[in-house]
Amino acid sequence: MLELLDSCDSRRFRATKMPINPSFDTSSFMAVAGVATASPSSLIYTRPSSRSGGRIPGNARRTTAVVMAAENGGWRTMPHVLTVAGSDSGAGAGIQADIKACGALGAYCSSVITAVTAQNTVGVQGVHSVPEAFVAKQLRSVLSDMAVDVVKTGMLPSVGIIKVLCRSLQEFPVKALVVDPVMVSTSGDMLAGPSTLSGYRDELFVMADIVTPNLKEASALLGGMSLRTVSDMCSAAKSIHNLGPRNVLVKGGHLPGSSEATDVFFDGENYHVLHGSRVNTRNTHGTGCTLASCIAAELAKGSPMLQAVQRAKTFVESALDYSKDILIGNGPQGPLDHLFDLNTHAHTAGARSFDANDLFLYAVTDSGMNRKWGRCIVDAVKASIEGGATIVQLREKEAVTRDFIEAANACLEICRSNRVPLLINDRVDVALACDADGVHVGQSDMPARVARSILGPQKIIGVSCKTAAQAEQAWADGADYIGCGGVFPTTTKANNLTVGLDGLKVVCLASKLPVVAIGGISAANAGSVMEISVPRLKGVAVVSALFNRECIVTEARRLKSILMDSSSHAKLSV
Ligand SMILES: Cc1ncc(COP(=O)(O)OP(=O)(O)O)c(N)n1
Ligand SMILES: Cc1nc(C(=O)O)sc1CCOP(=O)(O)O
Ligand SMILES: [Mg+2]
Repeated sequence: MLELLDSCDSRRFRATKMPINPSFDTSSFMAVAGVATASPSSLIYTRPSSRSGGRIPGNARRTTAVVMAAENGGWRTMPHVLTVAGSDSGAGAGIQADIKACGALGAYCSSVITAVTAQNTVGVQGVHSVPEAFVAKQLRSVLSDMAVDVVKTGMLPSVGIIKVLCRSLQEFPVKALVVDPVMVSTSGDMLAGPSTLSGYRDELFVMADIVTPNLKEASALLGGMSLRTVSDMCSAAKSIHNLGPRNVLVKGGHLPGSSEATDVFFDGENYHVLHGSRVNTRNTHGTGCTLASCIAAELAKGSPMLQAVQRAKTFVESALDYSKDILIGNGPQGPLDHLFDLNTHAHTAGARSFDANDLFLYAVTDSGMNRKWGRCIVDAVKASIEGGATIVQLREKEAVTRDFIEAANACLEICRSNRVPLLINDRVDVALACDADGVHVGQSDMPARVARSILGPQKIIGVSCKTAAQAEQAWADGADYIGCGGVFPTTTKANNLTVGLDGLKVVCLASKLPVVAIGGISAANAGSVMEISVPRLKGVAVVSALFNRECIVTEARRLKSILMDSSSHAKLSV
């Protein structure tokens, strides 16, 4: 039964569901999910009375709210973040930033509003707190109905509201709690009274998985401690960690004299100093809310904490960068561009997020070999895909930029129509120019962290690694996979160090990212590679075994069948 609300049309709830396929039959979806149309502009929400036709699997609570109907009558759930924060009428920060940031990273974001602010690019003109009882009511509405993965907090204007939130979280536990201890807006206006400090310190921090203060907030939480250096930030992170949260991120965006955006992450044992570029833009309003929301979205998607923080930092850097030429409002601080990825067509047809299983048979082209066999690159790529290649990398060491882009555009057409991702070796500029699916970079190429900030979160980034330390760095830099080699000696890449099957094993065991093996791999030894049977090893990358052969299709088929046989023997974790 629906609970009546105090002062509004309480019986009308809009259902938070949508078909993902434009051709999906909305009326049958609503019937299955228990939604009846009341009027053209509103829906009366009722719970589904039965799992009609077995089409609503799993937890009925989840099916009613955040589950979306997928093609073929199936269902998919979405990572779900609940933001408990204030509304920003200018939409740069607060609830509005949180919803945009989570949406951009593929998480559903529900919202409990703690305060309504009158705010713009000049500053905060007024704050109207929502009564505690009504915050409690909103929390119950969301948490009792929807399967929330992560709660993220922003502006909590009173200690009473903090207590209400803690009680709700005790009643409805979630997987993770991200606390952004918002006290002062970017314009310098106070957003929470001094009593909230004790609320954070005594009630909320002990429940938090991560707390993300900026320098001013960290200082306020620690009784005015002066924070001027990275070493001060480490001490602050430790002191805040002593207040109860499992992890602390002290954001040094405003560190005096720093030309970088350096943050300190402390997990109770280790400090990680996270470097980022400082983006020169007026549009920084909402940076803190966005960062915390991105961390929450990544946690909801299943990322481990430090990786969530790294990805969030990368996203914020890109959003700041893309905002540089945007003019909204007349004040000193405009909003960042959360939706840059939509605007830069990263979601246009063919763009895709990374699937580690695509590394299974990885074809890497070579212009010298194509010349030798009298083939153009497009025919070579086409043949490798026909034979079963699951991902293609254009490794054109000699091509001039213009020819490289032209070849990449032609190969992209083939790859897109076969749903095979196409990556570019070394050249981030070429990848950008043709909107390829990503890049592969080595230890002396552009650092993956920089490539990620240029390409954004959706593109695939692979990094060559020969050691466990390089694999760790690739992960921290936001890469998607690593290429490990040379597994065997090769003549394709000059002066390449051979790490052997043992070296491959060490890297795979240390890596948090999926791994593709490379170097001297052919039909004669591919089986022995897959049979080392270590987690994370997802496939082999080959150059000469495909492109230095008379028939690429035949060789690709042969390799694929060997890989399939050996990986089923080795029971690869997929
Ligand atoms: C899948 C894959 N793994 C490793 C490499 C090698 O990259 P790098 O070390 O940058 O060397 P070059 O290929 O640029 O010579 C790769 N290309 N692909
Ligand atoms: C491009 C490349 N990278 C390597 C690495 O060890 O990182 S080995 C290599 C060449 C692989 O060519 P082939 O399959 O012909 O041996
Ligand atoms: Mg390279």
